[in-house]
Parts: sequence; structure tokens; C-alpha cells
Amino acid sequence: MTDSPMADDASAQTPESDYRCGYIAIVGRPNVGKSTLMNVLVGAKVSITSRKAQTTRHRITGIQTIENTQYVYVDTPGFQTRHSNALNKTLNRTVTNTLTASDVILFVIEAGTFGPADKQVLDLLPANVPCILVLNKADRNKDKTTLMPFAREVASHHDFAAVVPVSAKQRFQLDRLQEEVRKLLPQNPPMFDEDDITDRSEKFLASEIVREKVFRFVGEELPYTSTVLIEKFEQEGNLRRIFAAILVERDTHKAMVIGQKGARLKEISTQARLDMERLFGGPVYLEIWVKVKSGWADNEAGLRAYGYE
Ligand SMILES: Nc1nc2c(ncn2[C@@H]2O[C@H](COP(=O)(O)OP(=O)(O)OP(=O)(O)O)[C@@H](O)[C@H]2O)c(=O)[nH]1
Repeated sequence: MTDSPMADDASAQTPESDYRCGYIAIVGRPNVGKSTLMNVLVGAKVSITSRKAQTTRHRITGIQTIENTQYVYVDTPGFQTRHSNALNKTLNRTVTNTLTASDVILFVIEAGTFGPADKQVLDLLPANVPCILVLNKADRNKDKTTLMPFAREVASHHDFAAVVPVSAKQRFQLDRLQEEVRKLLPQNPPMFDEDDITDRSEKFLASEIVREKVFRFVGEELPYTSTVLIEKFEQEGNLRRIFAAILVERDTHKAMVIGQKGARLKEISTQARLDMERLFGGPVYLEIWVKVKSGWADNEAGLRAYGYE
């Protein structure tokens, strides 16, 4: 008998019916490697990274489609505890909202380190969303025998669905992480095209790239309140013409960004242009101005005007 009810049941389990798709929030204290992790998972630089903490300000979606699974990653800003201006309050609200609206949470810490800042983020994890404990930077742990007791200690604070040591930088154990995530995703058809890597516009990505270069080349002296505004974004055939403004709070900050005889701004522009050309797959004409705009980081209306939720 080929058309028995059993056979019907089996044929209902086709790969399409087991398509899985959902939102995966990546959370953790600043600098644990959340953006790096998302970028390697998605296979492109959709979220900016830098050695300086708190570089990620926006909720960014990175999309990865593998066979019958679509992973929609949401990167979150590093949870802010030190300062309490309007910008930080907005950032923290974004993290909390992102968590409760996700299907799976990746709680990222550095393998071997679990401090008060990590605990503060862990305390925000909602009980009703499955969460995987990701021990990133495992490449730094020379003594592997300490990893299990460490993981057990952290897992005593929350009911994790799985614990996975990874190295985002060396692409170690990412398959294993994806397998664990897939198990927790709901059965849903894909939300995006399989070639999509982000739902963010090129204009937004362009501003993020410039911002990353500002952090990278200007370094610790520049307050994190500086931001980037794309004033014009034009496309003519394959060529993109982008006019950006770096907004800083003081004349002294402006001088820092510009550097000796404009050398620093030139470096920022060149590196940003190269990244954009790689990401957009075509030539880019990029012009960057530095402007002084005082007090914007402490003004909620101002923040909304610059696109912060
Ligand atoms: N050794 C090692 N370093 C890593 C790894 N992943 C990330 N890093 C480094 O850690 C630093 C911070 O990485 P980010 O991805 O910017 O961290 P983040 O958690 O997104 O930081 P915020 O945006 O500030 O919240 C960078 O210098 C990365 O190169 C890893 O697996 N191993």
C-alpha cells in the first residue's frame, strides 16, 4: 500500500513545510563581539565594529538564508550603564524592546569573563524567549578545561536552551551555533528574498561605515556623541554619489577629525569609500564635511531628527 495515511503524513514533512524563519536578537555588554558575530554570520559588513565600545547605536537587521532556514539577526547597542543622558536612555529602551520581540536570543559574553556589566544584561533576558549562551572569543582561551566549569557557573543564573563556545573572528563553531538557533526558530515561510543581507537602506549603511571610520581613526579622544548624517545620496547607473556630514559638538573635536593638513579626514574618506564600494558592488564618489552641532546628544527631539528611535 503506497497511499496509506502513514505515507500521506510522511509526504507532508517536505522541506518546505519545515521552513524556519525568525528574529534572532544578539545582546551583550559593549565590546563582546556582537557586531563581528553578526557580520560573519551574514557574510557581509552590515554592522560596524571597532575596538572602541559602544559603536553600535542602531538596531540592525542582518539576514542569512541557508537551505530551508532564514535567520534574521538583530544587532543591539551595547547596554549602557555609565552615562544617563537622553541618548543612552533611548539606546537602553531599544535593547529591551528588541529582546521581547525576538524568537531567539543570543546572549554573548567573552569566554572566561562574566562581570557585573554582563550580569546586568543577563538580568534583562525575558523568561519566555529561548536564549543561547554564546561564549565568544574562545580563541583566546588557551586552557579549554576551564570553559565547562565557567559555562556552568554562568548558566546557573538563567535557563539557557544551549551553550556554544565560538570565535567570531576565527569563524570557529558557527555551524554549531546556527544548528542550535535553527532548532529554536518557529516554522515560518521566509520573510525576505534569499539574496537579501539586510533590510537597511544603502544610505543608512553608508552613514554607519563613515561612523566606523571616525571611531577607528580618531580614537578614544573623540566623545561618542559625534554622529554622521548623509545629506545627499544619488545614484547614476552604477555610480553612487554620497555627501556626508560628520557632526561633532565642539570646534576642538572638528580639528581632531580633520587632523594635520586634513590627513585624518582624508584617511577616513578613503577607507569609508573602499568599504562602500565593496558592499555596494560599484564605484562611489564620497564627499565628507565636518560640522559643529552642539548639544544634540542630550536632546530627545534632536535625536529623533537624526533617526534614533
Ligand atoms: N580574539 C577575538 N576578538 C574578537 C572576536 N570577536 C570580536 N572580537 C574583537 O572584539 C572587539 C569588539 O567587537 P565588536 O563586534 O565591535 O563588539 P560589539 O559587542 O558589537 O560592541 P558594541 O558595538 O560596542 O556593543 C573588536 O576589536 C573585535 O575584533 C573573537 O572571536 N576573538
